[in-house]
Amino acid sequence: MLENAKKITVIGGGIWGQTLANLARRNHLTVRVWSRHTGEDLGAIIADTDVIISAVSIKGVVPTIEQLQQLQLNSRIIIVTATKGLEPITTRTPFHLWNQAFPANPLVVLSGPNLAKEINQGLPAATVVASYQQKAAILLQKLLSGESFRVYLNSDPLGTELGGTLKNVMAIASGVCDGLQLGTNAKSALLTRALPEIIRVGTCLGGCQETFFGLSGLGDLLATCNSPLSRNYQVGYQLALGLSLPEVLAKLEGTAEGINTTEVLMRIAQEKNLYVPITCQVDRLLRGEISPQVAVYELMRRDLKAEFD
Ligand SMILES: NC(=O)C1=CN([C@@H]2O[C@H](COP(=O)(O)OP(=O)(O)OC[C@H]3O[C@@H](n4cnc5c(N)ncnc54)[C@H](OP(=O)(O)O)[C@@H]3O)[C@@H](O)[C@H]2O)C=CC1
Ligand SMILES: O=C(CO)COP(=O)(O)O
Repeated sequence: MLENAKKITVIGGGIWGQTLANLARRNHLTVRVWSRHTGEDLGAIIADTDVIISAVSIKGVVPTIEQLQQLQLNSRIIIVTATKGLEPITTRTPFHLWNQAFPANPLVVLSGPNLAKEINQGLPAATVVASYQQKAAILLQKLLSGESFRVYLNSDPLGTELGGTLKNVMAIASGVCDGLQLGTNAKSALLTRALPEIIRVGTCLGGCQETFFGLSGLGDLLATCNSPLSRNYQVGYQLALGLSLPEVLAKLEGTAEGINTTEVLMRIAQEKNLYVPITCQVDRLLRGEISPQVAVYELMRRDLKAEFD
């Protein structure tokens, strides 16, 4: 099969990069993982590559782009971004940053309810590949789909990316909810109210409303807010147990993007005058300004309103 001849380079040797590499290897593709720590020559690795998958955390996106810019990337190479975060200086999403740096390359966003540890165990999962260049998304769909990994197409890369990014803030709130043992009613209320908050921000930043009801929006919200495997959920959960943020981070394996996303999102919300009550309480909690209990109290005591305002 033609797709099997494709060569893939995964940039980022964290758990998500390794997982995506494993998925491609299961389909007998030639896959190389490049990490800052291996000392390998990135230029040599990408010389004959067909696809670059960036699976670095948000703080790695700009350095990675700058490094690739020095290598004169061939414009036929498809770039896939799998990062879920907002760049702190520009407040832009990875899609914007990659698109600005490599406007001639096909660009695909990969995002969905994808807890890496479950995928590595071979448990069934689904994800979304979204692009304005449909041919590139279709190729990625073929390259990564398998018996236990189902890949859907979408033509809204921004909405797909923002769903995966914004739910990390809600996962922190959800961890608090479970850590404080607030019960099933509270959790249902939180997740249900989280979705319109995500949609308010996500549509303002250019995503399509429909996308947020799909796998990369509601799907990822449910996965991340309900699983102790989520690092963002763990941040909220451990804060609710009384640990300080530095104590939580000292114990955490890997990156919890929601911490940075909350801070960036608050700036965006202030600038664009967006109502983000859950994010606001998560932000105050992460800054150490309030306790988890006060965050809950503040959310409950807000002015009464109509459900669909
Ligand atoms: N884990 C998961 O289940 C999922 C994670 N994601 C997203 O994927 C991204 C990576 O997550 P994950 O692999 O879990 O995170 P990890 O903490 O395991 O790995 C961090 C990754 O970011 C890279 N990185 C960090 N700082 C820099 C830098 N300054 N320059 C270059 N690269 C850097 C690291 O590169 P290096 O290898 O060179 O150290 C490493 O690959 C995040 O945005 C996350 O939200 C998306 C879906 C699922
Ligand atoms: O994005 C994820 C699952 O879809 C991973 O969540 P965490 O980054 O919170 O572990």
